[in-house]
Amino acid sequence: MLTAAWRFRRFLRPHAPALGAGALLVVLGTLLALAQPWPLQVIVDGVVGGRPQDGWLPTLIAGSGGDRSVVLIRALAATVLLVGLSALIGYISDLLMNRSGARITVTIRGALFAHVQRLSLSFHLNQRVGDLVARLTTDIDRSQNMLVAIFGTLIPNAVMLAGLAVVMVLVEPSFGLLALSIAPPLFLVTYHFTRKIRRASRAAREADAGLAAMTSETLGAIRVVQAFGREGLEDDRFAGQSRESLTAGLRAIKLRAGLPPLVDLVSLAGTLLVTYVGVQRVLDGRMSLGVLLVFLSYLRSLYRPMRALSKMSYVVSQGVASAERVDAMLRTDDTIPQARDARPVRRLRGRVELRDVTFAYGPAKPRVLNAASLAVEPGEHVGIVGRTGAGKSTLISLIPRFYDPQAGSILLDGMDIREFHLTDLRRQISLVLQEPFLFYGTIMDNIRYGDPTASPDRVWEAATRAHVTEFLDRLPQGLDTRIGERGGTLSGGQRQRIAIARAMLHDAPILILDEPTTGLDRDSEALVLDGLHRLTRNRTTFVISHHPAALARVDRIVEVRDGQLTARVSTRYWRRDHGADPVPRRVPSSHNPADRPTRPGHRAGGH
Ligand SMILES: Nc1ncnc2c1ncn2[C@@H]1O[C@H](COP(=O)(O)OP(=O)(O)OP(=O)(O)O)[C@@H](O)[C@H]1O
Repeated sequence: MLTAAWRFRRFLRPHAPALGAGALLVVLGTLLALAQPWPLQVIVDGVVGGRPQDGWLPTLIAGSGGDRSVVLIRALAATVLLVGLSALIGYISDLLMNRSGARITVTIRGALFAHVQRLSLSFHLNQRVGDLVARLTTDIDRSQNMLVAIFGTLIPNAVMLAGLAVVMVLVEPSFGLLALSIAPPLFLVTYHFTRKIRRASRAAREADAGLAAMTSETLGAIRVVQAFGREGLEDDRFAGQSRESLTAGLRAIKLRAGLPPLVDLVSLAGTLLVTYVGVQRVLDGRMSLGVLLVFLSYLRSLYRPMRALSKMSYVVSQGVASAERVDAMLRTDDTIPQARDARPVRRLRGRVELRDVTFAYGPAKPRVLNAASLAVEPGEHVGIVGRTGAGKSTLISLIPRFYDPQAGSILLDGMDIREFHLTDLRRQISLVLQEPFLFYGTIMDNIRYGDPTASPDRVWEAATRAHVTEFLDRLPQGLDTRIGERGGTLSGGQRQRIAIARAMLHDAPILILDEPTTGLDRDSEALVLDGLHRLTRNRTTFVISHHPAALARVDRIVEVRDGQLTARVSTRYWRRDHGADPVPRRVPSSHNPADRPTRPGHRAGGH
């Protein structure tokens, strides 16, 4: 349990002063609580029994003795003072501990989110989004509950237990040890149960996360689910996963319910033992009735923290399971390595060169690219073609370093991309994908994602050039119209035009267009193509497409085949597969002769 808190030590450090002050107050509160039964002893032995007080605390409470009613008033006043002070201190320490717990949680959540966002694309492609969301939400909350339980309950109660043990042994050594003899069996019972509860909680947590992941996947693919009429199947899958989560949860609940009664029973054995031996001693005159009452009250106080600890074992076990999941994610080091001494760069010209690039998605996976080379001049437009699965998307993912090649290098303006700071590198590149991702928000927000500092005028200009303004008339609030999550309320062409406007604002020297017109009808395609034409002007552009129209303005076509890049596509290949020839836009001026394309002979359209 403390290991779990230890995992988060770097987050605890900034809160050390508050936690330290809280801990000090806990100790002070414990001392006051330990003093609380002693006025009772003064009343029973001094006021009722008329015995003289010994020991510094009873003497302090009773004062110089004398009138019994004065002693009684003093003892009662001492009780009020002790209880009042300890309540006030309890309140302040609780506040300090719990506030720190809540603040620590916010920091951990922020750190986890920042970390997860920066993990490599290959990590994300292998993760279930719902599971990540569960770690960022429920797991963090449960870790918070655990931290609060540790600082607010465990530490105060543990200090209290230790204090009680010490005082009991100091006051009546043999009797104190007798009362404490109950501690080892109690500890064993609690330890055994807590381990079991933790194991059950871990299983329940995994099942819950699976349920969250399944839910987000199903709802994310709701169009497919409804189109195939698979709601029933999804209901069954959901019910199955829920059952798994329930079974694991019930086991943990059963174990949790069993522990406190067991603690009560073991405690009862202790109370009986102490009462029996204590009463014998009082009858023998070896102990005063007041001291026995103090001991019995201590015993109650001793069992209360034990019970509290056993009760919180569930929260802590859940928290430990969750903290492990949060910590595992924080420790995941699947990031793209960055050069420490990266030179800051501003805008590049946009020359892209691949030198003998070899890439596979894993050690045991086939090579997608095998010593592939290509040089693209600033402002040149290159069409990338190839059969499905040939490696076109892979090729362009290497430029923004979504993946690093195993061998060879990629250069931008003559500099290895691994020498750039990742943010600087990615600032040089704009992506327009087949399925443009739009965020929940207004159209304005979505366009501005390309440059959050852009003025409304610039956003409007980009929207006009990308033909977004043409469909704004039909929307109630123009650019301020809210669009559903993932842009669900817009057509494919409209979404694509927003993505083009966004890329215009991003204003990067290199553009990557991956099947930008797939799935669009002719009218929509014409507008998107026109927007793209404006976007690509003076930018190095890579276009992956199977559509002759999307390739009509490229300077040359590169085919990906058998891991190689052939900077030439035979007219025959193109005709056979597409029934039309791509058209070069202009002849590139400064190519390495080896890369120079053989331009297809036929023109299918103008510029
Ligand atoms: N994340 C990944 N992990 C493992 N293998 C992958 C991954 N992405 C792609 N592949 C494999 O790498 C090969 C190249 O895929 P890629 O997506 O680059 O092809 P493509 O030419 O873009 O295909 P398409 O035209 O169908 O989009 C394929 O065999 C594919 O199965």
